[in-house]
Amino acid sequence: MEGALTARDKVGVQDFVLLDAYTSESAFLDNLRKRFSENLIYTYIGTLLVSVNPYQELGIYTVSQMELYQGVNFFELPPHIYAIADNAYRMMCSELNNHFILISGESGAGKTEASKKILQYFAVTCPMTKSLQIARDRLLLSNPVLEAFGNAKTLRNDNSSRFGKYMDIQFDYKGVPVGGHIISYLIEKSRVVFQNQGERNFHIFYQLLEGGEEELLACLGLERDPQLYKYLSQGHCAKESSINDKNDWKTVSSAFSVIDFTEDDLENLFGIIASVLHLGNICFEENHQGCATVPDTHEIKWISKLLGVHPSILLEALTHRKIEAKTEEVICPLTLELSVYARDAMAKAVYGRTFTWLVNKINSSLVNKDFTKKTVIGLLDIYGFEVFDKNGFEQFCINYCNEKLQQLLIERTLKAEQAEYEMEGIEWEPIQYFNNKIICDLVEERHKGIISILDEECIRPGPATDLSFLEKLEEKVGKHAHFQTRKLAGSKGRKRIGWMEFRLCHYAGEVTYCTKGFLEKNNDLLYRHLKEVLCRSKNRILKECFLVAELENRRRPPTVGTQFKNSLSSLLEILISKEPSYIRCIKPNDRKEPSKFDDLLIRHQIKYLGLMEHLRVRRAGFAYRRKYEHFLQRYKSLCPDTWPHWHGPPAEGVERLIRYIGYTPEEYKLGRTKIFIRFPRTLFATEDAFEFSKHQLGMIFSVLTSVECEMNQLTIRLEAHWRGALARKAAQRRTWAVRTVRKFIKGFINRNKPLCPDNEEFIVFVRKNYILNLRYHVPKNVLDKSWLRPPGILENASDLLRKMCTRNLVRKYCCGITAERKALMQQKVVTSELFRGKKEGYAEVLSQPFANSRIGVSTSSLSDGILVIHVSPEDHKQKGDAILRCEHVFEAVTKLVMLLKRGNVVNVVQGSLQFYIRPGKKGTIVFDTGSEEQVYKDKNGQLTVVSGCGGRCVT
Ligand SMILES: Nc1ncnc2c1ncn2[C@@H]1O[C@H](COP(=O)(O)OP(=O)(O)OP(=O)(O)O)[C@@H](O)[C@H]1O
Repeated sequence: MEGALTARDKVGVQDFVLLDAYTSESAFLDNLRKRFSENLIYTYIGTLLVSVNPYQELGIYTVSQMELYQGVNFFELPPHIYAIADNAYRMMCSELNNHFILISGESGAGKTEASKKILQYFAVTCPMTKSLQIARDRLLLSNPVLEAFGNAKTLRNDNSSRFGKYMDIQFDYKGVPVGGHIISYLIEKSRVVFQNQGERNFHIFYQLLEGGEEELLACLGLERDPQLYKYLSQGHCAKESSINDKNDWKTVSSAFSVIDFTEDDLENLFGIIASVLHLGNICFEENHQGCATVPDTHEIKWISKLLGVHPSILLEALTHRKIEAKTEEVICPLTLELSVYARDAMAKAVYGRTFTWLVNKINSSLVNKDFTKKTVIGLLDIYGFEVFDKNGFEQFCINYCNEKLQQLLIERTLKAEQAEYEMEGIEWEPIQYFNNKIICDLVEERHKGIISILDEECIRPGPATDLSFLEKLEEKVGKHAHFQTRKLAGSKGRKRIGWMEFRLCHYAGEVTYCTKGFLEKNNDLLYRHLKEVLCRSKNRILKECFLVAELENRRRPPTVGTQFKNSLSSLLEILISKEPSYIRCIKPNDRKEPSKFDDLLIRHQIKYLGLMEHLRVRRAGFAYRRKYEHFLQRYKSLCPDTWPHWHGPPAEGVERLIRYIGYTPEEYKLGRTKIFIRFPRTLFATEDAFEFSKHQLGMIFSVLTSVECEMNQLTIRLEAHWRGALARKAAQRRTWAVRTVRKFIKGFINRNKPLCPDNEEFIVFVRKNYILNLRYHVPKNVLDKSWLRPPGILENASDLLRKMCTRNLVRKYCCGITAERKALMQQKVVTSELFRGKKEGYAEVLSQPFANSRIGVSTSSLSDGILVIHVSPEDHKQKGDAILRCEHVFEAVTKLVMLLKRGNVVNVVQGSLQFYIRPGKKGTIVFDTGSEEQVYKDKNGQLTVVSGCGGRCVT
């Protein structure tokens, strides 16, 4: 939007929220006109796109245009349908949520074209794989088939969709379109049997006659001239210059093969289409009893052949009616009028259900068999509000649908606005708007609404008529503020409402509906007799459309009104769970002329499309809002603090900027991530200032540019040299790399051969690599038995290395042993020699080091022969120290010491010594001299050793 803010005077504003007089319908219209006259057919209201049908090719749907809008910020480029499509697609991809684009407008406003443009946009810009091209083609080609069966020429549009369409395009997690699903709404079946002057039946009938091969037509019993068929000639325009049925037939025929229609499907399908034409040509006559007869059964025979039913049964069903009495069935003849009714009802039912079958068939070809989670973008191309001179049951349903969609739009827009304010931390200012729930309730409320009253009137016993329905309405909803009839209106309004009419005050304005035909259309009755015929048809499609179970079900099928209400409520459920985008299409004139802008007609549509209401809701708070980054990026040149670069947070930059350019507090609010500007004039003033500064900057730049030019020349030359040198170096490196890789591969192949030029380098490399690797994997101690596995050619070398390594480790180990440990080990050797294999407990002792301190010897300094051998007092298993008497005490002690290899184990005591009687209990030996040697224990148990002069010891 910013891109063209300055052109606003000439081409109007790109977003209606920037209109100062946003409540004025005239200002709205002026803006639309200004833009339309410049061939600018798109304008936003916030994120809603208003599109005016140009009725000419504008060259704005090229591939380069598509590329232009791809991934670009919504407001950076002029409004376009591609921006809406791209925005929905990007959001879907980034947030992995579902979206829908609601396209509405009156007949001929460009809805179908808009949905095709969106489909094409996705087909061209979305990532695509070869295998998924089929899915894309099917999505695209389902359109001509659906249009052939569901579109027709009307006074308002040569290719008018006579059904509502919702199409889901499914995308996988990469954003590739992988499948789709279509739901159709309320096909206009009445067109099959009747067309207004200047209108046609559904395209497929004319396409078949015009394009179908001679053989095919002969098989179907058809002539090429559409004038020969009553169902095709009532509008007197079977041939229409703007429509090329022959070419369209070719497109549809080739589309059939892409969307998986078999020969058999087509045979059955065209059998049905031809049967409808034959049905229309059945003429009835009245016999003397006033009953209908068919004088010429030529058509009956063809229908029987094509639908696989018995001719006499069909004939009877068209001229008779089965009435079920309590115990039996009675067959009554029909009047001529009722036979015509039965025939038309059959044609409508057959076509209507075949259309549903067709949609299902297309869906089965669009279905994506991979059941991983998909995200979708739904396209809803639905009839807009309709107000004609005479409005009937169809307009009632269509306008009810629009009423529901309007409710959704307003609720969602309000909610979105409120959510944005909340998220941005800006105070919410309540918006006054018209809540049309009251009208929706008037139509759909259970037991009380118009549809319920109509249903009641359809099923109640007794003579119910359209008039009695109107009376019921007056009785039940007569007091409703949005309902009026001639009887209820005051003297003023009375004139404008007919006796058979009621008026609803819709959100978009008043519409008067004529109740004529309401009951019949709501009932959509197909006589049971005819239903039976169709249920027994051999035509495979009809078999699927008319199930025998239906005959067995005695319950009345839901009426058309109720079916429509239910399908609308499921549509709304589908939509509510998705993120919305809206496109409102406007028809500029009734004559399908380019460049003609009919003020009155457009004014009506602005009203009916609810555009003013939408604008009011969007503009209630602030006209403009942008992320700080974007706002700053655009206008930073207006403030010296933010130009050329602002290094702080963008919000602060914007604050500094707007303070500098003088925004007053009522003009703006600062949210968490966005600036909100209340009035368009504030934004325009900023934009003007921006344009001025751009101009000035331009002049400075032009001076700088000439200096810069020379610099640039030099830089370019330098860069060229530098790039050349780099390229040469890179090429050399590449050649070297290729050669090395080749040698390596050759070496690998010949690795097991004896050393030769082919494997020499490879083996050197492998050897080096192994040795280098081995560094990190040598065993750390003598017990570590691990060894890095060598390549085949290095096995011998590896063995030698391993031995060297082990020897080295053993040597290192031996050098590290202390003398003490060595002695201990020697003791163990001796123990081993003595006890190994001879004495139990040897193995346990082996692992425990012998303690040096465990054994000690004590003797006295006197001449006695007493010798005490101390054993460890901590060992509770020991009995205590040993006291020995020995004649050769010197010899014994010396030998003991030598055996223990420890000199410090002998303790020569004077006077007394202590010993352990048992662990924990000590005793004392007292040594003394005396005349006579003796050893004795006194009363206390103390041992005394007396040594005589001769030094002899006694125990
Ligand atoms: N963007 C466009 N550019 C050029 N021509 C367009 C464009 N949109 C619509 N038209 C023209 O207007 C005609 C009617 O458009 P379209 O069939 O899309 O209307 P519609 O709203 O779908 O009508 P209906 O409700 O009757 O189906 C198209 O056949 C085409 O000639």
